[in-house]
Amino acid sequence: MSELVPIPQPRGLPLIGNLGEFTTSPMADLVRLADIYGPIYRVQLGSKSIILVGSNALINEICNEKRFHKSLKTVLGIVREGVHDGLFTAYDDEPNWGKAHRILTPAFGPLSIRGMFGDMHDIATQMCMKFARHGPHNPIHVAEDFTRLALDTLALCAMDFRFNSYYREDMHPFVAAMGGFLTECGNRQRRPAFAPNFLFRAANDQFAADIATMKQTADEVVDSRKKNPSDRKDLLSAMLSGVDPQTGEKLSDENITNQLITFLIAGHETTSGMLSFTFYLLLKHPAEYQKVQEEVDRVLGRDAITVDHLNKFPYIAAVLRESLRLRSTIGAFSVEANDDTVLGGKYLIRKGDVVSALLCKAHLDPVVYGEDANEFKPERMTDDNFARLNEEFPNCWKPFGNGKRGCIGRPFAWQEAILAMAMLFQNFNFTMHDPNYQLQIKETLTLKPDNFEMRASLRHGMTATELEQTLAGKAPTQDQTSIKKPKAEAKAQLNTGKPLSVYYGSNSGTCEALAQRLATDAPTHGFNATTIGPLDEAKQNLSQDHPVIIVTASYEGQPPSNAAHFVNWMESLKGNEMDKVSYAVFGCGHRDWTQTFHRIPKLVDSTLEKLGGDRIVPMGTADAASSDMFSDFETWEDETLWPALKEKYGTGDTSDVTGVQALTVEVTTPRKATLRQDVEEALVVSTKTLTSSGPPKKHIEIQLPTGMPYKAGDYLAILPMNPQATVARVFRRFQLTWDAALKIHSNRPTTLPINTPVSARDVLGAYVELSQPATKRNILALAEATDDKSIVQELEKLAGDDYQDNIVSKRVSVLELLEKYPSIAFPISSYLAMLPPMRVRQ
Ligand code: HEM
Ligand SMILES: Cc1cc2nc3c(=O)[nH]c(=O)nc-3n(C[C@H](O)[C@H](O)[C@H](O)COP(=O)(O)O)c2cc1C
Repeated sequence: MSELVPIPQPRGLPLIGNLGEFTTSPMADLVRLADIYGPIYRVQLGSKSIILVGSNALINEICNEKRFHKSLKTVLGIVREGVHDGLFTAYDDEPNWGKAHRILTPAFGPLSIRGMFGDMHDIATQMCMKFARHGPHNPIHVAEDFTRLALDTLALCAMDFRFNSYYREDMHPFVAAMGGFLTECGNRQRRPAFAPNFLFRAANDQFAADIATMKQTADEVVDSRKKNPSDRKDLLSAMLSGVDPQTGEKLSDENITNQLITFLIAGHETTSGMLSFTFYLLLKHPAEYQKVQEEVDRVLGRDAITVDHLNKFPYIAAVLRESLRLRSTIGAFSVEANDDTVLGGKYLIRKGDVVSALLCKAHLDPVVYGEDANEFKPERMTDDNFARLNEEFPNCWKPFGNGKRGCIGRPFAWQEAILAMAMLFQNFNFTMHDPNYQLQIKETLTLKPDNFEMRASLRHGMTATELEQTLAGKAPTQDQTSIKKPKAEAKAQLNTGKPLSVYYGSNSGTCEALAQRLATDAPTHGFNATTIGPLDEAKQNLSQDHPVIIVTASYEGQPPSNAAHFVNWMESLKGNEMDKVSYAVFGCGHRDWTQTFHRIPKLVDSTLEKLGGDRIVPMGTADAASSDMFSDFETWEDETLWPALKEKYGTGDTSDVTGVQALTVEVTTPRKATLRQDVEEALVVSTKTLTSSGPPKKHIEIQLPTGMPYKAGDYLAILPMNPQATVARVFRRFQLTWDAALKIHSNRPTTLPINTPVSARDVLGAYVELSQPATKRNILALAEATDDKSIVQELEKLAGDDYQDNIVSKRVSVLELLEKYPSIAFPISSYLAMLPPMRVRQ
């Protein structure tokens, strides 16, 4: 044996030792110290001394259960004050640990876990339905919603108890009490032993109150089972009636309470953290995200998931392992030496010394994981590679702890996580709510991403109701080839014509509306927009056999939130990946953002070309500051895009070049309001005009709907209504009765409500922009509708060279022209077809 050397230690202060090194993020502090002091170091926390090890070689030694056993001399000793001899915080040699371990382990056997599939699916369905019903623009607070999933799943599967967290705005009081309890445990760990107790009276009272709340929840669970006896073979019945095969004893009532709280704590914080980090990592790594989705589509298609599917997701398993490696939700576990021993051949450890396995550091050990250990690479964790790693470097991956004190709930967490991921990826596309989000970590004994929000949009053009049926296994099974078709495509199937994909990057709806306009116009030019969707849907999915048109905006130089994934992915490519892609880009921007004017459309346009793409026409642009964007877009469409497409693909025009024959409209009388999606009603509490002259500036107070968060710096978008007076003018012009309803039929994709009678007031008030300046195409359509030569001449003049001065500057709408020329017999169907859809304003 080589000579013993002292264990490095940061210089400390008398009495408090190294407490000064610690902030409210102790795990980050420990990693920082490991970077300074190396794979083994000691910290003195008041009177307690802890040795930290952060390399695989040293952790491998402390995982030897002949030399070390689980320690409670760390923060777990404080947690024990709340949950006593529950499994997690019981001493190794405490009889109650062995008894509970033997009684409860069978409840986590493979068959029992398999039997929990139905209940796990039930809660995961609630989560999916919440995401679907809140719509694609709603920010999902990731850690909170996965906490709901994990808490409710555990309680339902293990105890047949429903917290119903997805049906309440706030979290169940147990969650707050548990959070407070664990945080206070951490604070006490960092509190010097000599600090007088009276200084912490409020914290101490809260600590006691939190423990009482957790106990009360556990009692509720037990009472509920006692009132509704059941023959379920779950964890709770094992606790209540299981008999220890070794001693013939049952668990005491007190111990059952401790176990229940333990399971509720241990079983949900961790799983929720694992899923939250996994989504963060996947959203930051588009290629890996894509592989997960491909695996899910390959295995499930559109079929409802069953228990037999669960072992068919090796890539998801690899992703979860890699996520737990990089971001273990329990950052360290602790053992103590059975006898004096030597670590690493040179560090003396005394009997009873506490040694903590610093997973946050050891999981990045380059000896095991190579120089790219800090990177997210699920491939290194596929079944074969994982087995090889563990064989070559025993104990190199320890997120579930060690040996007999390792996690009893591991198979439970695994099945729950795989099920949730498969269901989510099968049915949703996810994007970061804030594409610029940088990972922040919240520490409460476990680790979780803080303030991390994402958005979920339904795939395959599904509605929430269709999702509900799909998840219940009621939807007709479709073949695998239909997987990527959004609903717009199904509608567009009515048309013949060459296929065309249209994608938009849009936050407030302008580019989306323009994309919609393009799709509506396509049949007129011999094309059929088979795909219309957010740009992120085009990631790794750009068509190679038909043209792709992209309409996108920029926000502070960044992509709109439904395009960030696409842009990330595109920028990560290096070769000739687009050599079979033909594309055209139209960019919307605002010149006030001088440095980043049209940055994203330009970036998309030039990058696709660099990657070998075939640019069909030069990029078109519109500036929200100066002109009417619809008019600019239509001009680009009519004068640049369609002629080039027609030449390249050999298509011809139909007779309806202005597109006004696209709709047929039946006017009926019953009134029926149609709910709009994706907007929530808020209450304007007060408005005040702050200016006495010049353009009015207003102070407006808005009461947001419950559950809709707002923090300083967030944008507020408003979906306006047309003024009633303007709507009334349309009623007069088209001689609609006050209660007229419109039943709209369309042979093209449209944003109007179709095939159902909707009040004309709603359609005209809420679905279309009535006051936009008439586009050149609109004016020519009016001219086509009249035989009066003088009117035709006047209209052609308006659409001619002076169009900008006569129409755009004066903001002359189609309605005004129709009023000016009452003799033009223009049907309401043609009028609606030419109006742009209503857009939100920021
Ligand atoms: C990704 C999810 C999970 C992770 C990362 C995790 C991690 C861990 C770790 C590291 C330990 C050992 C702690 C130590 O040595 O001090 C542990 C123990 C434990 N875990 Fe988990 N856990 C997870 C999920 C669950 C679930 C779902 C349950 C319950 C259903 C659960 C129940 C327990 C219990 C009761 C113990 C104590 C076992 C004993 O000492 O006998 N865990 N877990
Ligand atoms: C907060 C904010 C930031 C913006 N940043 C940019 C920018 O960096 N570059 C740019 O050209 N336009 C910028 N714009 C203008 C928008 O891109 C423009 O209004 C566009 O039409 C919006 O399209 P959308 O409605 O489809 O989201 C910004 C607008 C807002 C409200």
